[in-house]
Amino acid sequence: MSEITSDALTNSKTLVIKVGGALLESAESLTEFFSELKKIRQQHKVVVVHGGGALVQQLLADLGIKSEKKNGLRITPAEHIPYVVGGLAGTANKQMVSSATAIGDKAVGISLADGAEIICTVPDADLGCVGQVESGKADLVNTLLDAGYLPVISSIGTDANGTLLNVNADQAAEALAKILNGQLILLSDVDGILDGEKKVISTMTKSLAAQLIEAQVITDGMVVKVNTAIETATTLGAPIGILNWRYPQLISQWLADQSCGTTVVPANS
Ligand SMILES: Nc1ncnc2c1ncn2[C@@H]1O[C@H](COP(=O)(O)OP(=O)(O)O)[C@@H](O)[C@H]1O
Ligand SMILES: CC(=O)N[C@@H](CCC(=O)OP(=O)(O)O)C(=O)O
Repeated sequence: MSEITSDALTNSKTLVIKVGGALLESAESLTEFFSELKKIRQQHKVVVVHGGGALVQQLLADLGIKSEKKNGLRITPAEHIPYVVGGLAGTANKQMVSSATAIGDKAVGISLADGAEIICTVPDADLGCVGQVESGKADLVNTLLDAGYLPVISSIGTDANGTLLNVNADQAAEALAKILNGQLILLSDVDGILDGEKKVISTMTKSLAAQLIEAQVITDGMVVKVNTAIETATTLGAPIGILNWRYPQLISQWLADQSCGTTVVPANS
């Protein structure tokens, strides 16, 4: 592992790593990912937030249910919630935990709804049971970290009335990074944000993101990812890395010198 020297980690910030659900499709990649995290965890506190959009899509399709997205967010009618919760907080979460266990680490799988700490609201009724994190604290996550566990968190949340909500996993990770005042890295199935010629853009600013979204170079899930990353980088006053989960060793490289993937910088930098 390369030496981690960034300010972000030398001042002991918790590292929040979000992984896209496509990682779940490869047992080998899961093993490599958790093996790398086990090394990083010798020096630093790490929290994993995971998606599972592809798994949910497949599950709903297998059940003959059509599922659509609006602006990168899954429209989630109440009758889809049992399957979405089962897929994300169930299968995806437990697959991640068992992969960490298999390489000898100690992971605990929870969701945004655990510990009565994070309350979500519904930002857009047209999306159905889709939540956004309003506010929260992270006593449970910090308790697990202090006891040496690796929290693995699915993006299923609850509102104040106990209604289960489907939260986009990038937004869930960004909310947790803010609550923990942590360092955020988003791992996706691409090497970073790509330009019109499919080359990785090393530094992403608010104005460049707006231009590329307008030009439809950035589309689909990447729109949500980049917009929330810019907002979070600005709130945290720290850059956010977007890297490929196929190369988990890049996590340490990015932390050391930000020489790989895309670095999303705060809006005012
Ligand atoms: N300019 C872009 N650069 C990289 N990926 C992009 C871009 N525009 C759209 N995408 C899409 O965004 C996807 C990543 O977002 P998302 O599907 O939410 O992934 P994840 O599940 O890894 O969070 C990529 O697989 C790609 O298809
Ligand atoms: C509201 C919303 O869009 N929820 C997402 C949650 C999972 C997710 O974000 O997964 P990835 O990170 O793998 O894309 C969904 O149902 O697909």
